[in-house]
Amino acid sequence: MEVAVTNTWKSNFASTLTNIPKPKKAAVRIFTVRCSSPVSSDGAATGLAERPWKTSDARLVLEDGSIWRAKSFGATGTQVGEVVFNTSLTGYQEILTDPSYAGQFVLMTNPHIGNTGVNFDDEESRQCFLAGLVIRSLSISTSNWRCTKTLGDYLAERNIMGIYDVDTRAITRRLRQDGSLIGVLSTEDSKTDEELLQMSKSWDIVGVDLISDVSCTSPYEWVDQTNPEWDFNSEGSGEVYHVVAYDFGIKHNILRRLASYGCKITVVPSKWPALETLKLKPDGVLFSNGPGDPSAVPYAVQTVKELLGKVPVFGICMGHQLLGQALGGKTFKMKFGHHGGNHPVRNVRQNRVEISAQNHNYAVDPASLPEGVEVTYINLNDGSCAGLAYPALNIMSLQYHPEASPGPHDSDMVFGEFVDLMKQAKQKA
Ligand SMILES: NC(=O)CC[C@H](N)C(=O)O
Repeated sequence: MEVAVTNTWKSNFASTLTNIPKPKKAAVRIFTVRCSSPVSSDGAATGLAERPWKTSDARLVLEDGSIWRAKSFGATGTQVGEVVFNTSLTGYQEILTDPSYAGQFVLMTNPHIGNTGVNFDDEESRQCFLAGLVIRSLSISTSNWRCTKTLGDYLAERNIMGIYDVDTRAITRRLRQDGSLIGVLSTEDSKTDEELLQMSKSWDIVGVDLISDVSCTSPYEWVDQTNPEWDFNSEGSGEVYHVVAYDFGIKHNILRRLASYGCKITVVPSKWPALETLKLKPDGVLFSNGPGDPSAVPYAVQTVKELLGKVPVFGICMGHQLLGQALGGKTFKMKFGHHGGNHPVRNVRQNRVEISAQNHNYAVDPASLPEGVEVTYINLNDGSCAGLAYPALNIMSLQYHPEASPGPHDSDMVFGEFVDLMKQAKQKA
């Protein structure tokens, strides 16, 4: 089979690379011509000048047969995953440590990444679960008062592959047109393009339980609140409400926000039985975000079902999708999902627009939900369901990330609404 080769080099980015001479204008022109020619891989047939540096040492091979040559940083090896693009301008460390990205390559559409390095405070989980990072330009300098390490060193230590000097705009346009694609990232010369293509074609993210790999294995208490210096919203309710949080791949900032709103939190693993949760006598249960296909985790849907109506519940992202299924609704895979910190949503109850942080490839089909379930938020980019409520059973959920990290804080007050839901249910009991 014929494999298309995509040249990703753009001469005007040469100045952002380390330890290489800036090409002269004439050399760039020749190089561009040479690279667009399918004639030769070593340049001999064209008779054109050799480049004085190596232009690529990694390949991203997509299932559609396109090959994207790039430079590697972080770990080396070969890795398969689904490629999604994220439109956030900042917050790459939070994105790297969001467990919902397990099984995915995150392509950042913002072209300049790595300039603030990484720090101790911006971790959203205990490790990086994503398949790899795809960026246009890796910052050659790292500067921030909180910085403890460069992005490259951080990824290498965590065994995560990254590539740069790749045309992220072209890949994004392809994903927008054709939908999310499976890809294989490799730094191994011994693997042929055809082998990598076959790998990408024989792997799928649909139907795979990715939650089991990212969830904690035993329950624990969470106490950390948002650093008061950065907290802007929570007043606390005066009373302490006990929340059991199901860890399907939970982001730390969900826990910090709940703690800042005055909750005592017990985090439990994804397979923690509903009965054991009820024994803890919680005032509320949170179903967290998490990676992959909600239809691949029927055990989690069953747990949600067993808790509905017994205790107020709040679902975030994967938790929202599991709630949708537990209520009898259907979830479906979107074309390329929503990943970024700039998604407008309409808060239907308050009739206002909030800018939200999103990261999901699946969505709940609101038409499949039973009577009495309200759509509380709508994504204004595509009209998809961004939040649900079922007041009769004290259920609320959001398809997106009110805890931000990274992203805007417009929807932060939903943590207060969850506290109110617990308060009202307690008063009625
Ligand atoms: N952030 C999340 O919880 C993601 C939910 C789910 N994995 C999806 O992609 O739709």
